[in-house]
Amino acid sequence: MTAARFQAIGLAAGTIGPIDIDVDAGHCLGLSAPSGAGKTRLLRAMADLDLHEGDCRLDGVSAANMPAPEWRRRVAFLAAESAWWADTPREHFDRGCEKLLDALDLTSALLDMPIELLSSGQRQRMALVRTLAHTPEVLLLDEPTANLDAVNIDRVERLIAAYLTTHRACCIWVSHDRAQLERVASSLLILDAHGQPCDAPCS
Ligand SMILES: Nc1ncnc2c1ncn2[C@@H]1O[C@H](COP(=O)(O)OP(=O)(O)OP(=O)(O)O)[C@@H](O)[C@H]1O
Repeated sequence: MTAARFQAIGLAAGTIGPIDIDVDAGHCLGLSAPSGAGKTRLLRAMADLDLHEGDCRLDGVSAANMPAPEWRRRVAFLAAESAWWADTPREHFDRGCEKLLDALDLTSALLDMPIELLSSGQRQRMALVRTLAHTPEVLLLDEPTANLDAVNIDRVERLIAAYLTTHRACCIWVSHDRAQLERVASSLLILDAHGQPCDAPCS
């Protein structure tokens, strides 16, 4: 079992931010802002995928003091539109993922389908399975249910909640759906259209 506390201190990507966040093990921070405000850029900065200012820490250890591949394995970014390197999902897994597939109502036959034949919702759920199969300590989720119907949204929300509890992991969940963030997150960070934190809820 892992147990992770994630902090971002003075995190900025260009003119977006700076923001400070502190998410304890087992918790989820909801992040909401208008389209184009910079949510994806901030998540990518947290995963150390793009140039940024400020510091991120995992259990007090700065990203600067950890090899980048290790940081990115432990602090996993799930993109809104998943990228795949091989022809089929199965080639992206080095361990069993049946329980995760079951939890998201995906059949194991889908593992051998060409990626481009999966529906957008199947691809989005398969990308989440791929992320969780590597047991990261921090989940950076960029609109993880954007392509899903209500039943599958519920499945994803339940799976993430169970994962956070079981692994004592933490999560930052980006969504435009404020009602969803109220369900899944224990705290909220709202940004304005310029990527600056709002004290009061802003649209
Ligand atoms: N690497 C980059 N360098 C400079 N600007 C960028 C870069 N990537 C994205 N942008 C710009 O930064 C702004 C924020 O983009 P971002 O994708 O983070 O928005 P978002 O809040 O996630 O939006 P949405 O809700 O529509 O997905 C956009 O104007 C985008 O064009």
